[in-house]
Amino acid sequence: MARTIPVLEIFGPTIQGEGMVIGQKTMFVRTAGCDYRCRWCDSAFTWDGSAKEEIEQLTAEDIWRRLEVLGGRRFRHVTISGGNPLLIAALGELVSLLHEKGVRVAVETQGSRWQDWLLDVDDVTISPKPPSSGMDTDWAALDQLIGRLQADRSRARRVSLKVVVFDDADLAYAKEVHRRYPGVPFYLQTGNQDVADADVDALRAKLLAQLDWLVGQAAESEELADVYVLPQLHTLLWGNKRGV
Ligand SMILES: C[S@@+](CC[C@H](N)C(=O)[O-])C[C@H]1O[C@@H](n2cnc3c(N)ncnc32)[C@H](O)[C@@H]1O
Ligand SMILES: Nc1nc2[nH]cc(C(=O)O)c2c(=O)[nH]1
Ligand code: SF4
Ligand SMILES: [Mg+2]
Repeated sequence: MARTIPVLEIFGPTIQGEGMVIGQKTMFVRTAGCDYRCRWCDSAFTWDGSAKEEIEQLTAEDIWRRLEVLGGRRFRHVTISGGNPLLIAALGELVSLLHEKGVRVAVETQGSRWQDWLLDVDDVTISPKPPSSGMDTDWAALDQLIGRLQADRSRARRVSLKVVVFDDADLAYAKEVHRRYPGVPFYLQTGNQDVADADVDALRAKLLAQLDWLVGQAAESEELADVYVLPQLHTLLWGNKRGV
């Protein structure tokens, strides 16, 4: 019997709005459930119970059918996000099926949990959480996850670290992460303070001011000599809208 995966959203085609494959045309599969409770989570409906009626238990085949209905033959890339997809062992079946269909796979995770299927993912974005999130980093778990990815040479994959930065304490945390994993491409991402704001123009102005500040901080820092600084492109385009 095929195992099921708790799914909250399947959407696309759209573009990846964040991090190392920003701009990549992709579909999204968003799983339910997270082991974190970030204060500013823009996808809190995946774990706060507010969308629990919308969770569907789907097999990998079910998910593929939904992706085909939405995306036809107009995509070659699927991003799995959440919540934390690394809570779900059965996602290994989806990763295999997508590869059989000739589709590349990306995953977004905070790096707190491991599943063996992560080794099969093409684009791995690890986003440890800074102090403003209210979460504590399990450094041993993060060391292990990054170590296992780096030790495995069985396939080509892209791995990056992405830290959301709201303030000076977050910036100090970001530097600590970059120092600890110097070989991993490092991305700073603007934080969206107003995840419920429906006024897209006002939100854009705030996000651009935050981006301007973050670029300035990176520009002045020796420790951040080799980093990427990015906004959430989808938030600049479409605000806090779900499913884009
Ligand atoms: C919703 S999370 C889901 C995946 C995983 N739980 C994680 O945090 O990496 C996807 C990405 O959105 C980022 N994110 C969440 N809320 C945000 C906010 N208010 N501003 C900027 N980025 C945010 C997270 O840091 C993460 O990189
Ligand atoms: N377009 C778009 N890009 C994204 N990158 C990461 C997202 C996420 O919520 O994980 C996301 C999302 O929700 N939409
Ligand atoms: S780890 Fe990701 S999904 Fe979980 S609460 Fe934090 S930002 Fe939200
Ligand atoms: Mg998002």
